[in-house]
Amino acid sequence: MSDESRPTPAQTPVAAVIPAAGRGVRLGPGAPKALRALNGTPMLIHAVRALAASRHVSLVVVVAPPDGAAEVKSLLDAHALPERTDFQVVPGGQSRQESVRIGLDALPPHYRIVLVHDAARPLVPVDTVDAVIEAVRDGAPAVVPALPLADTVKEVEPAAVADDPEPVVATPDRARLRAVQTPQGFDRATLVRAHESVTENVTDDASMVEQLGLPVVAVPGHEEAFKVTRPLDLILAEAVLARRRLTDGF
Ligand SMILES: Nc1ccn([C@@H]2O[C@H](COP(=O)(O)OP(=O)(O)OP(=O)(O)O)[C@@H](O)[C@H]2O)c(=O)n1
Ligand SMILES: C[C@](O)(CO)[C@H](O)COP(=O)(O)O
Repeated sequence: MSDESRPTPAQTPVAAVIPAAGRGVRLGPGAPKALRALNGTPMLIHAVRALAASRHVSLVVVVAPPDGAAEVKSLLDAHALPERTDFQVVPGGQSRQESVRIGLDALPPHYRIVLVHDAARPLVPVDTVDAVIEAVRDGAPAVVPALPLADTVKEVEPAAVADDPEPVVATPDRARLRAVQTPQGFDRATLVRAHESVTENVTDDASMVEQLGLPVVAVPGHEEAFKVTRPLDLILAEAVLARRRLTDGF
């Protein structure tokens, strides 16, 4: 591609990878978490719509449960989704990290900005998605949406037996801590390099970029981008949807 025809940073197309292959063990017995319903619609469909609501996102790759790719394809076909966005489904892996890597491998080469968004965060507002994209387009190699903590945090010596008392060893300064959400946004080449180089288990993608010694920046997250992890989170998510229906009409 000549320099003249190369997209400017503001036009750089954005793809989203949605890891949705988890079991949802902490949610309790039932279907894989991403396929469970929130107000009658699968959580995954809410998450896909949340990302596709951004006019900057032109491809969404859903990483389905390993044996659930056909079911996820049918779900995407059965629900109304924006026509300007392309959708693709790939079967996922044994860990979130592996599922994200599989999703990254499926991206066509011209996508140079990628978002990674948990299917388990179905209610992220589009303004949060766009804030992450804008920060990547402005040149940050990795961007996380983040919120200050409401609780005081203690570092403990983890107990060998669940529910045994745990000695507290430190109280970090809460003012310097943030709870990190998704979508996390990346320069695609940086994220690919991070996934190739970091082999130990991590809980988010940005920490792999940190391990490369590259800067990661935080932009404001949103309370409604919380992760559906335990049964109470399902109730909260349905309450948020009910409030949106009253105030926004959808
Ligand atoms: N092998 C895996 C494991 C997790 N995920 C995805 O990573 C996101 C965040 O993971 P988490 O909330 O921990 O989901 P689960 O792994 O499903 O939950 P649990 O740990 O309770 O089983 C979810 O969208 C989940 O589907 C994935 O794509 N592939
Ligand atoms: C990626 C993440 O949502 C950022 O907060 C989180 O780390 C996922 O954690 P989990 O271990 O998959 O629950």
